[in-house]
Order: sequence, then structure tokens, then C-alpha cells
Amino acid sequence: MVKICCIGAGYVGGPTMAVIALKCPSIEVVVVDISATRIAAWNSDQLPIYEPGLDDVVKQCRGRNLFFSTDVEKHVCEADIIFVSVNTPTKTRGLGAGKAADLTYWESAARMIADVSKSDKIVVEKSTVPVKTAEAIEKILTHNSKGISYQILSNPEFLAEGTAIQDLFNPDRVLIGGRETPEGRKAVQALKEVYANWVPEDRIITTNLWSAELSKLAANAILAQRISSVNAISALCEATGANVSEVAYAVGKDSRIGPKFLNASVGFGGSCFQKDILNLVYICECNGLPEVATYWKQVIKINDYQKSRFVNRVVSSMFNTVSGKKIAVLGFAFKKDTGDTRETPAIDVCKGLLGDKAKISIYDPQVSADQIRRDLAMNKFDWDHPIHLQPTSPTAVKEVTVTWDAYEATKGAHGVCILTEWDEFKRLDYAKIYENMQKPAFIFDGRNVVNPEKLREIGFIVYSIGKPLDQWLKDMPAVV
Ligand SMILES: NC(=O)c1ccc[n+]([C@@H]2O[C@H](COP(=O)([O-])OP(=O)(O)OC[C@H]3O[C@@H](n4cnc5c(N)ncnc54)[C@H](O)[C@@H]3O)[C@@H](O)[C@H]2O)c1
Ligand SMILES: O=c1ccn([C@@H]2O[C@H](COP(=O)(O)OP(=O)(O)O[C@H]3O[C@H](CO)[C@@H](O)[C@H](O)[C@H]3O)[C@@H](O)[C@H]2O)c(=O)[nH]1
Repeated sequence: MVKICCIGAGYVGGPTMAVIALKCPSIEVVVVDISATRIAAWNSDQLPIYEPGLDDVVKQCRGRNLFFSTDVEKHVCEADIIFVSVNTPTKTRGLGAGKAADLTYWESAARMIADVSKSDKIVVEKSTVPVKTAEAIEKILTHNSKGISYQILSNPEFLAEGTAIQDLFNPDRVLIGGRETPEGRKAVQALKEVYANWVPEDRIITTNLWSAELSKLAANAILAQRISSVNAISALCEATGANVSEVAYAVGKDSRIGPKFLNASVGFGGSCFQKDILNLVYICECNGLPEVATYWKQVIKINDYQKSRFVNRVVSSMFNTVSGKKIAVLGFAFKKDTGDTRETPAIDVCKGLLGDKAKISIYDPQVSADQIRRDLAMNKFDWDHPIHLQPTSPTAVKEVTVTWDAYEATKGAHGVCILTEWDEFKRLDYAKIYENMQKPAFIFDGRNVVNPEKLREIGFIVYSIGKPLDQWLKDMPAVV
């Protein structure tokens, strides 16, 4: 029986391995992690992450050929194929701070593999890493290899949160990069055979190591660039009376462009886009390509601009101050169908409003009050380091309350900001919400989920990203 061990039981390691176990009953899969609480949660009825369909997959295989364990060394030692799916956050200090990927967790995993292995291994980079990381990992593994042969493969993951199971069941492609040697090709073939249990062969792409590593960073940069492009256009729409949804639809009808990833928003969030672009920028700078670095940096600048533009719009339209006013925030996760808040635009928007002394009342169906308080108290780039996984004592964010109901959050509020596109926000009784709010009552829709015309009929003053502005908003221009 082939044995797989995955180091890192996070948003990628957990779902990816659960699907491999489901689709390959003859393979034993063990997911290991240094976080005992995470592993305990994977072994319980309350999984550590919310992902539609995940419970079902885990229930089918856990205890059969899928296991979660803290005994990292034992399972690494026994495995034929080791996936490394640890976090690779942005460095917060030292050389490259604020840009370069922090490979501390990766390096310690590689050193541990080298220490405990007694047989040949295929080591698979599942984490997103800088191009050329495999070379460094190879050096660590082979430095004291005791005659053991290691083959390093790059197999980046393309799943998106909220649709992870669907993406894993039916991926657009699986990418495997390996050394162009007979041993390298053999290792690529071995991993290909795992995926071939459910992925059609023409969707399994094989490349050299560097192409696979770089393709992951390039894909995320290009996806994020589309969002920044449409968000930049949304600002121009507001200035001219064009409607960004109509523009995006018309543009996306061009088959060379396509309709996906053209939804204007308050900004993109999530643990990947910003981190991976910053990493790409750093790699370009290190390779003497400052023009290329500046080009990609602009994608993040527009994202930051979009978030501050939103805050400015809220403040300026409410008589240029939100001091002491209750603002309801609907949605805190970085997108719908996940409880993940890493780099969510809601953090920056809330911090901006708190900076103007607003009183904030937050409701999100999947994010806990503790998590929200921790996020609002955290420094930039600290969010994806393991200390974040430990329960820390949250600095009191006094002007924030967290509710478990959208109606409670909006009661007595002066304004409502919609920051995540949860489906339930489309179905709320906005007439009832209006009744219970201060007047004039404002709605700022950062996700274009509500129908502005219907809300205006109720009496709201409505701001929707990139849509024609109310006269009120035109009279109260936002200074950026
Ligand atoms: N989240 C996503 O949607 C997504 C999608 C594709 C790729 N990625 C990439 O995958 C990687 C993992 O992302 P994630 O979101 O799953 O991160 P995560 O923080 O949810 O999980 C990483 C896990 O690794 C564990 N870990 C760290 N060092 C370890 C060690 N030495 N030994 C054992 N366990 C260790 C941590 O405790 C943590 O539980 C990152 O490189 C990320 O960029 C993420
Ligand atoms: O048209 C769009 C599409 C997305 N978003 C926002 O962009 C962010 C990222 O969304 P999405 O890409 O769907 O989720 P992620 O889970 O971050 O997935 C991205 O990052 C992963 C980690 O690398 C990759 O594996 C995925 O392929 C890539 O889509 C979220 O805040 C979305 O709300 C928009 O504002 N407009």
C-alpha cells in the first residue's frame, strides 16, 4: 500500500488529502501538524475549517484510509510520498520584510524529513513557494542524506476557499513539475498515478520544476490583476455615471477576456493574493527586474486604494464624520462560504472606520467574535504566522461589538456596510432594517449584492461600488 504523509493540516493540507483519500482507497493518507488543537479538531465533529462538502468527505474516509496525527516524525518516516503544505507567509522582519516569503516553516519541515527518513522519498511542494525553492530544499535534504534518494516535485494547489471540494473533485488542471532526469520523471509519474484516479489525463500537466513553481505565483498575480483592473474601472464608473456591472458584462463577453473574476468589490482579500504578489515583486527585484516589480506592485496599490476609497465614501457621505455613530458591518470573512478572515478587506475597512471613531457592530455567519477581535488587534503580516493559530489575549477593541444576527447588528445604526457577499444578505428584510435605523439611513454595498433601486424605494441612501451615485453622494464627494 502506498503511504502518503502531508505536513500541515490547514486549509490546503486538510481538504486536499481528504479528497486524495476518498478517490484513492488503496492509498493510506496521514495528515500531520505541530498544532495539537488543529489535529484534535480534524479528529472531531467540529472540523477546524468551514468548507462546503468537506464534512462529508472527511466522514467517509477518516479512520479508513485517512488519519490526522501530531506524530509528525513517525508518519514522515513511514511515508513514500510526503506533501509539504505548511504556511509560507510574508516575512515580517529582516531581509525582504513585508515582501519575501518566510520559508522558516518549510525549512524546518525539510530538516525534519532529512533527520527522520530511513528510505527513499518523494517530497512534494504543495505550499506556494518562491521559484527556485526546490533547489534549496534539495540542498537541505541531500546534505546529510545517509544514502537516501529524494526527489522533489512541485505540485502547487489551485483550489479556492469556499469551493475547495468542488475544485479538488474537478480541477481545471493539476500541475506537476519535476527534475528532467530518469529519477525525476519516475517521481512525476508516481504522483501522476495518484491524481489519475479521478483527474482526466489531459488535465494533468507536467513541466520542469521552475515552471511549476512560477506558474502558481503567475496565476494568482493574473487573477488578482483582473480584480484590480475592474476595481480601477469602478472608480471611473462612479465619476462618470457608467455602471461597472454593465461594463464588466460587456467586456467579459469578449471570448478572449471571458466573464469570470470581473466582479468589482471593496477589494480582494484572502491569504494568497497579496502575499504571493508581494513575493513575486521581491523575486523580480532580486533578479534585477525593477520595472516588472513595479508593474505587479500596482495590483496591490489599487487594492489598497479601493479599500480606502470605500472608507472615505462612508465617512464623507455621513457629513464627513462617523465619530460616535453606529456602523453595522455585515460580513467579515474575505469571501462567502468560508470562515477565513486572513487579509479580509473588512479588517482595513473596520480599522479605517474605527480611526474615525465609529462604533462598529459586526455580524458574520461563520466568524467568531474572538477571531474578529484578534484580527482587528493584529499587526499587518502577522496573520499567517503560527502564533496566530494559538489563542492570544485580544487587545480590547472597545468600540466593536459582534452579534449573531444581521437585524441585531443594524438596530439603531446610522449606516450599514456590506463587506462579504453571503447569500443571506440578499434575502434580508431591508424594510425592517430601515425601520430600526437612524435616519437618514445609509447602505454601503462593498460587494454589489443588494438591488440599489429597491433599497432607494424603501428610503435608504445607497452606495454600490462602481454604480451610478445618489444625488446625496454626488453632493458629498469623497476625497481620496
Ligand atoms: N488557503 C488556500 O486557499 C491556499 C490555496 C492554494 C495554496 N495555498 C498555499 O498552501 C500553503 C498552506 O496554506 P494554508 O492556507 O493551508 O495554511 P494554514 O496556515 O491553514 O496551514 C498550515 C499548517 O501548517 C502547520 N505547520 C507549520 N509548520 C509546520 C511544521 N514544521 N510541521 C508540521 N506542521 C506545520 C501549521 O500549524 C498549520 O496548521 C501556503 O503556502 C499557501 O500559500 C493556500
Ligand atoms: O471577481 C472577483 C473575484 C474575487 N474577488 C475577491 O478576491 C478574493 C479572492 O477570491 P478567490 O480567488 O475566489 O479565493 P481564494 O481562496 O483566495 O483563491 C485564490 O487563491 C488561492 C490560493 O493561492 C488559489 O489557489 C486560487 O486559485 C485563487 O483563486 C476574495 O476576497 C474575493 O471576494 C473579487 O473581489 N472579485
